[in-house]
Amino acid sequence: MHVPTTAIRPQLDIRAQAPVPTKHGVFQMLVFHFGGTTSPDQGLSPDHVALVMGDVRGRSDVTLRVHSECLTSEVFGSLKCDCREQLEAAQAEIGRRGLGVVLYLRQEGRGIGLANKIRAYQLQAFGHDTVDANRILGLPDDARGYEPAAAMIEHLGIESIRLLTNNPDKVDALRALGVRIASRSAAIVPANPFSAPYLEAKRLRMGHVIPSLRDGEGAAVGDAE
Ligand SMILES: Nc1nc2c(ncn2[C@@H]2O[C@H](COP(=O)(O)OP(=O)(O)OP(=O)(O)O)[C@@H](O)[C@H]2O)c(=O)[nH]1
Ligand SMILES: [Zn+2]
Repeated sequence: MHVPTTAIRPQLDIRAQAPVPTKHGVFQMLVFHFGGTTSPDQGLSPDHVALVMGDVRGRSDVTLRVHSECLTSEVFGSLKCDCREQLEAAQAEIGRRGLGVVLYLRQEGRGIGLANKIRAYQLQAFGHDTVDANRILGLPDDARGYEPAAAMIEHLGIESIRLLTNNPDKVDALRALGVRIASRSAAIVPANPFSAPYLEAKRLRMGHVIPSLRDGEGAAVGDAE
């Protein structure tokens, strides 16, 4: 079926939408095109996705995850990071509540793109951490922008969100774009031997609110603020 393109604001278009059944329930999947952005390794702006469960329009405290693409873990099951399990936990929680949103942003490698992320992995294999590997490549620690997320939240008519994240910079960036964040809830994934250095670097070098490995690991998702 052809879905007409709907202009929402100057830069944002919905390209298509359909229900997608998952093991956590049926989500409405909306594909957005956001015309104003480019990523470092792609000339084109990729489409972003909103996975929506329930009637979120006009609602406050909507459980919402702003998730950044991670091909290595989400498709190939890489154990180097926590992305896949965070996504899974967010979908599971939304499924239990029957209401919530995952915004899936096509910002692979914190916005540096897949090839650069794999170059960074090569450096990490020689002992550099996630931040230093980016810097050796002459790339920013974090190249993401959250304008598409803010625009999608506005389009969905959500009043305020309960954001699932451990990243205070993500909270600040979304607030600066006008998103009302009623609360933040942790999205903690237990470490494994391959992800431990990555999680520790996020805690120590990027200010993420995650437990020190010496404190033992937390469970899945819990209220933080
Ligand atoms: N540059 C770089 N990106 C990585 C690396 N490992 C994972 N990523 C990307 O990091 C992004 C996820 O960011 P994270 O820093 O894990 O977490 P976050 O989204 O800032 O914070 P949370 O909301 O708490 O998950 C995804 O786009 C991954 O592809 C790495 O070693 N280097
Ligand atoms: Zn990842």
